[in-house]
Amino acid sequence: SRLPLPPGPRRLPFVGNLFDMPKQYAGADFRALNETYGDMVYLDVLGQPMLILGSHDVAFDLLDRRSALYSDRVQSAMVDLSGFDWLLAAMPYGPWWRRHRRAFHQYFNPNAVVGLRSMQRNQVGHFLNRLLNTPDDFYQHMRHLFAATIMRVAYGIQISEKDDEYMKMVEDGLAAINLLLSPGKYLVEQLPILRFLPKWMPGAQFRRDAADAKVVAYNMRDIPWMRSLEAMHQGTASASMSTALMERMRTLGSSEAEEEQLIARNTAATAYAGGADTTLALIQAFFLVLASFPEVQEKAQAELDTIVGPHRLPEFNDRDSLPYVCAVIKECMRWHAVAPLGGAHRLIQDDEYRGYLIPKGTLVIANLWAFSRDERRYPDPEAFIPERFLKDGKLNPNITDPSEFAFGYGRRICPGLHFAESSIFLTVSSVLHTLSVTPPLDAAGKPQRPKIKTTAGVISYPEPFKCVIKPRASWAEALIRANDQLTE
Ligand code: HEM
Repeated sequence: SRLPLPPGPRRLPFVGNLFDMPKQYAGADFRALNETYGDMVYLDVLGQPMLILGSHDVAFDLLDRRSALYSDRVQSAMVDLSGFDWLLAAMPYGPWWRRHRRAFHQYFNPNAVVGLRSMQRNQVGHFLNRLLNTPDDFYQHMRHLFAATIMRVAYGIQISEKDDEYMKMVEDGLAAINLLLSPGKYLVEQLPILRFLPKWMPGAQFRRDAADAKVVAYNMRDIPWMRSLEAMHQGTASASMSTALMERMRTLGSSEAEEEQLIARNTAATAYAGGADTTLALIQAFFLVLASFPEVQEKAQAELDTIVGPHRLPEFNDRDSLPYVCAVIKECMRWHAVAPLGGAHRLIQDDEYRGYLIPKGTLVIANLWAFSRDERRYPDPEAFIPERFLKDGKLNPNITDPSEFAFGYGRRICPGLHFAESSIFLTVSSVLHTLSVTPPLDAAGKPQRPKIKTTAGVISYPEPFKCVIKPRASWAEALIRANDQLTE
């Protein structure tokens, strides 16, 4: 006999659970469903089965342990209509995806990222200087830091200080991705037939949005790639992901080489699309933490003073001697869920779990935001407490590291995570070591703690806030000035 479907709210004729879909903060709305129905909630949205996972354990069992079944993506009509089919994150599970993933991994695997650290460190040095010179523009400096780092790494392109066309390109691209790919945003995702609506039909706003997005999507994919190819032809290219991928191609026959070139182009653009804003969102949250919880900053600085001292910036190798700084990073990853719902995984065949049937084609959503607020793991979850990861002055291995879920699961786990981890460590430790970040003062001279609010979307950012940034001491200022050569 057939197993029952997992529990969930009652389904209406035709539309199913359309009205149970989140209105704005999907993390909180989905968590409410899990609180009512348990760790697995089954929804049917216009015929699309969905499974909402409410705990890290269940997500790990399905998406990691059964990764061979749960690694497809839903083929959203919106992805094709809007020209984002080159994006590795959106590709269906299969050989084409695997070849892209392999190309990506070749450049961002744990050994390869060691070779990228000096570039990351250079960019961080430059960032500290900009913060010193024009601290009120810190939002722009953060954006520039990650856009510049990833452009350098992916294409060997050095981007300019202000109003850079590449930064604009990635901003527009990510805005389009965020808008178009939020699950449930457009009906067309659930009803592929709608993609044939002519553009002028009422209610076909999505088609106009998609047409606009297509321009953005192709610019993002093609313009930096063409520039880096030009530089290679002229012999002026700096070593980068593009040069490495093109190098690999030389050994292949011509038809294979043509495909490999598409893969190289898509992979570099994917690095650029995936790498700039995710890390940015986390570092914005880190500055928000600094401006909101002064005691965290003081403790971290005391640790850095003892271990690193006034004569140099922190290095990646200092990481193991800086447990408090590491705990601050873990707590940032937990407290601010960069990708609140991760990437939705699609199941490729019927599966059984805990006595339930999970039908083929189900879209499985791991509510990473909810996992980071699971009181069984993290008591008082809205509070920012780095100490929760420490025991006797060392990292406590019994507390789940939020990186175990913040980067997703299984064969689809974030392939940029090693690169992200070094970027985050170098940025956080260098800022803490040299700068003091405080809340702005009001007219009466009282500190105004920023409001703590985050945006909704595929990637979540803190709402814009202000803070005051100054060098910690004169030695820190001198150290920052001495570290401003963009040597690579
Ligand atoms: C704080 C930083 C970051 C976070 C929290 C993050 C998080 C994630 C998550 C949750 C996923 C979905 C995984 C899944 O489906 O289970 C993902 C996928 C992905 N990420 Fe990241 N990411 C970060 C940084 C980066 C960076 C720096 C890059 C590139 C250099 C990158 C490239 C990608 C790519 C290409 C995918 C798609 C993988 C696939 O579908 O096979 N990410 N990331």
